[in-house]
Formats: sequence, structure tokens, C-alpha cells
Amino acid sequence: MPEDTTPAAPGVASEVGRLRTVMLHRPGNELRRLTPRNNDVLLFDGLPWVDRAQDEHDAFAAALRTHGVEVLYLTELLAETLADPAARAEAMDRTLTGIRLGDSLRAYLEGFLADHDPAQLAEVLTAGLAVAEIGRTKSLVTALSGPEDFVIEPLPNLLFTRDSSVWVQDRPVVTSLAMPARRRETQLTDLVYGFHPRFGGTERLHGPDREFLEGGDVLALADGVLAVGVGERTRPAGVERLARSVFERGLARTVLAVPIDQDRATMHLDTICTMVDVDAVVMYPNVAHRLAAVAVRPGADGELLISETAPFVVAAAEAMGIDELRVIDTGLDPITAEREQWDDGNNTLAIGPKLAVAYERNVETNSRLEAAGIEVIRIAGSELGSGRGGPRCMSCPISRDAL
Ligand SMILES: NC(=O)NCCC[C@H](N)C(=O)O
Repeated sequence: MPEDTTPAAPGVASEVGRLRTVMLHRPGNELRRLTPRNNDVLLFDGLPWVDRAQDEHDAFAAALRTHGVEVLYLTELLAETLADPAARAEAMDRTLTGIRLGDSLRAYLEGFLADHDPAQLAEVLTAGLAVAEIGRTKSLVTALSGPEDFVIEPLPNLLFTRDSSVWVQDRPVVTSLAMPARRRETQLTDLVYGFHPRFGGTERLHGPDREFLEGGDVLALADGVLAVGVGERTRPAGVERLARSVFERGLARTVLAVPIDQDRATMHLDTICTMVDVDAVVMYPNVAHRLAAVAVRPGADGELLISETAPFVVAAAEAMGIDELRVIDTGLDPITAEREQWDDGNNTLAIGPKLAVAYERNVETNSRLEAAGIEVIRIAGSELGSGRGGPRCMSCPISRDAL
């Protein structure tokens, strides 16, 4: 019988259902824009060696494919999307609108980009554009800029596709990113889900102009149960908006709001806690016992019912309808734990129950996961990790099997 190549229908109801389709972004020229002068504002802790980062990423994608996962690339989807004139017009409008460019430069760029084919335009929208790369503009803005200044900002954090959209059941949630360096990313995911033939017509939830909400904070603990971190990125109002949207559509019955430290090391919930089995998480031991949650449930007439604060593991188990949410004891001394958390040891990507991708460098966390019965697929991340994100951050699951 010929192999069935029909793509799996979109839908994500858990963290650990067998992963069928995932969206990645292969690191590209946007990373070559990073310098010691701009890396902080562009949210990288160093300057990755880009060729090596691409090799590491290719190995990550290959490991997923080996396990039967369909890998979609954001830039390919974007280029295909931009072949639609309506999508292209919207992309131009969104990219060039705003108070930064001024009328002369905006008009110039409209003409300049009109000559770009969809793939070239996708490249500019992701890798950005510097003054040195465009011609004479008759614009005061470029006259007073240096050659390296950006007229379109690069998006080095596009690598972390987890954050710019997240699927809740069969709907894409286009998020709203808090940091200025990342805000434009969601214009691109919004375009892809709005116009690409593979997704066209799917209702999008939330959106780039809504309250701050980042995908790395959203964990699907079980069918109908979401946990959402609240900290440096996602704000309480973002969780509230998401809760209303998913309750109104019957996509979830409980949303746990989980306050996390407002630190770079713990920018998202998935930097400290990820699921590796239907009832188990790997969690940063230094916070495991003080992580708390507030449960939000739908009330009458669109009201939200807000619970008292409870320990996270207790609130999660109750919402999931299980006796206990197991926290795999990574048994690390506090210094090793802090080092491995910084290097995304807790940021695993489950591709099925008890099967997770992790960075190889987190030797101790990985061996404790294995001791607890989790099969660990190790990948290199020496260059990929310089943006502070691991396998979960670098992946946006689009389809997972129901458990
Ligand atoms: N889900 C995640 O934790 N994503 C990692 C995002 C890293 C990126 N450099 C950022 O600061 O936003």
C-alpha cells in the first residue's frame, strides 16, 4: 500500500501526546545581525556561531523526523503565504506602519520591496534590513542614521517558535510578545495562520495587539487544562484574556495561572517546568516546592471563578483529575541545578509519553530523567542555547495525537 502522506489534522490537547507536526525556524541571517552592541536588546546572551547553530538545528529537525514528526519551517510557510497578494499587502502594511520610518522612507521601502519575490520578502521580514543595504532614499531618517542601523529590525528570536504562537486544541493562539525585540514575530505567525492554504479559515485566538501572552508560558497539562506562567513576559491580563477565549469556545475547563520569578533565567514557565509523561514533569528543583497556582474556571454569565492560591502540583493534579503530578527528582545540588536550568535542562520537548528531546549538555538532569524511565533524545545546543531556549522553546507543536 502506498504510504499515507496526508498531514495530520491540527490539534494539540496535551504536552505529551505523540507529536505529529511541529513548526520550527531554522536559524538564518537574522542571527548574523547580532553584535556585542545589540545582543542584549535582541535578547541573546552571546553571539552564536551561525553555521554551527544551523548544523545543531538540522540535527534537531532530523531527530524529530526520525521519530515520525512532520517538520514545517516557518520561513517556508511565510514565503508560501506571501505568494498571496492580499497577504503580501498586509505584510507590507504591518511592517511599514508606525512612527519610526517617516513618510519618505516608508514610500521608498514600498517601492524597494515591491521588487522582492515572496522568498526574498520573507528573508527581509525575518533577517531585517540595514541602511547600508538600501539605495539613496531622500529620507531624513536614513540621512541621520548609520549604515548598520536597521530600517527593518531582524528577528533573531524567531528561532523560539514556541513563543509566537501556541495551539490550543484545533485553534492557533497568536500571542502578544512583551519584549520590543520580539513584537514583530507575531505579525508573521498571524499572517501564516490567516492566509496559508494549510491553515486558512482557521479561527485565530488572541493576537499581536492583545494583552501580553507568550507561548513558552502555556502548558497543556491535560485535555482541557492549561497552566500559564505569569512573570516577565505573560501578564495577568494576558492569562485572563486567554481564559475567557478558551472557556467561551469550550476549549478548556481550567486555566492555572502560575506566578514565576521575574528573571531572565525564568522568563517563561517552560524554562523551569516541562512535562515528560502524562502525569510527570521535570521541574527546576530550586523552585519546585514554592511554585504556586491560582485556578481560573468559567462561571455564570462570562464571569471567571478564581480559586485561592495553592501549591502548583496540588492545583495541577486536582485540575487534571489525577492523584498526583509526579515531579521527577533531578536530585541536583543547588549550583548544578542552577547551571543546568540556565542551559535549559528543564526545557524538554516531549514527542510522546516518556520520550523527550533535551540538550546533551545537561548531563545530570538527563541521567536523572532516564533513571525515572524517560527516554531522552539528546541534541547538541552549544550555539542554539545562547539565546536561552531549549528544545521546547524551539518548537511549536501543531498536531499531537490524543492520549
Ligand atoms: N519559551 C522560551 O523560554 N523561549 C525562549 C526565548 C528566548 C529569547 N531569547 C527571549 O528572551 O525571549
